[in-house]
Amino acid sequence: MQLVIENLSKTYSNGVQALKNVSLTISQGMFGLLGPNGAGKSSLMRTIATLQEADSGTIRLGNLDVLRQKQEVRKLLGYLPQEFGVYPRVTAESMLDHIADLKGIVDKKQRKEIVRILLEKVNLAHVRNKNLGTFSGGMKQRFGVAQALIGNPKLIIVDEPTAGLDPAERNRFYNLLSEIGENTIVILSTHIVEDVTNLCSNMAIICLGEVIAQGNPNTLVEEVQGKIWSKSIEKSELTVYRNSFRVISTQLKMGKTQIHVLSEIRPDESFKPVEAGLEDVYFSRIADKDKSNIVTA
Ligand SMILES: Nc1ncnc2c1ncn2[C@@H]1O[C@H](COP(=O)(O)OP(=O)(O)OP(=O)(O)O)[C@@H](O)[C@H]1O
Repeated sequence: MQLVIENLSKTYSNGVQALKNVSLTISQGMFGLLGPNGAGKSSLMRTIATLQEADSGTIRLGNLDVLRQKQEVRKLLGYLPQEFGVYPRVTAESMLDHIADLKGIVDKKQRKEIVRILLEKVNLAHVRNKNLGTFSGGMKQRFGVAQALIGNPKLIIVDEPTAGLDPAERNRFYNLLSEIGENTIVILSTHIVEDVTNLCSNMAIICLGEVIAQGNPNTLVEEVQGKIWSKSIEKSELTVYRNSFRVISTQLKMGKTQIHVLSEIRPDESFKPVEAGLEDVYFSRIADKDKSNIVTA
C-alpha cells in the first residue's frame, strides 16, 4: 500500500498559504518529514489524518480517496498529534480501553487483551494503574504510541514526537517506532534532523509550504558529499563570510563560530573538508529557500 499525495494546497482564512502544491509518494516503512517551525508539517499531517480539508489536490491511500472516504481511512489510521492531551485522573489502562472502545473494538475481553499487549509493547505495563497525570513526557509519548497502534493501523502519523524528551526517553521512543511493522506506513514529522537520520529510509524536507527535497537520506547526503567545507571564525566576521561564500549553517563550538560552506571546490586553503551529514542537506536546502532560516550561533 502507498500513500500518494498530489498537488495538495491549503490556505488558511488568515491568508497564510500553509501548503503549496505538495506532491509526495510514501511507501511502507518509516518516512521522515523535516522542516523548520511553520513549514507546514502539521497542516499536512492533519490533512492526511482527515482532520482538516485541503483547498485542492488529492491524497490516495491504496484504493481510498483520503479527502472523501474519511471514515474508511480512519479505520486504517493511527495518529499521535503534536499536542496529545491526556486525562490526568484516568489510568493508562482505562484510557486505552476507552480509546479502543471508541475505535470500535466492542468485545470487552478482546479489548482487555489488546490493551495488555500494547502496554507491554510500550513498556508501560508496570504503571498501567497509575493516573496519566503522573506520567513523565516520555511516558506520555509512549502512551501516545500505544493508543495510535490500537486496531493495527496501516498508516501511522506521529507529529513531532521527540520534542522535550531527554536522550534516554528519545532512544526508547526511537526503538519503539522502529519496531512497528515494515508493512505499515509511518510518517514522522519533526524538525530534529537526527530523528530522521536514525529512523527513516525515506524523507522529504518541507519549507514555507513546499517540498524542497525528497528521497533516501543517504542519497541526498551523497549529493552534497565533498562539497561541504568548514572553518572556525570570529562571530564578528560572519557577515563578511556570508557575503563571500554560501554559508549554510553556523554553530558555536568552544566559544568560536564554526561555519559550514557549500562549494564545489575548496573555497580557500583555510577551509577544511568535512564529511557531509543530513544536517548539511537540510541547511543547504533551507538556506536556498528561506534566507531567514539560516541557523546562527
Ligand atoms: N489553524 C490555522 N489558522 C491559521 N494559520 C495557521 C493555522 N495552522 C497553522 N497555521 C499557519 O500555517 C503555517 C504552517 O503551520 P504548521 O503548523 O503546519 O507548520 P509546522 O511545520 O507544523 O510548524 P511547527 O514545527 O512549528 O509545528 C504557519 O505559518 C502557521 O502559523
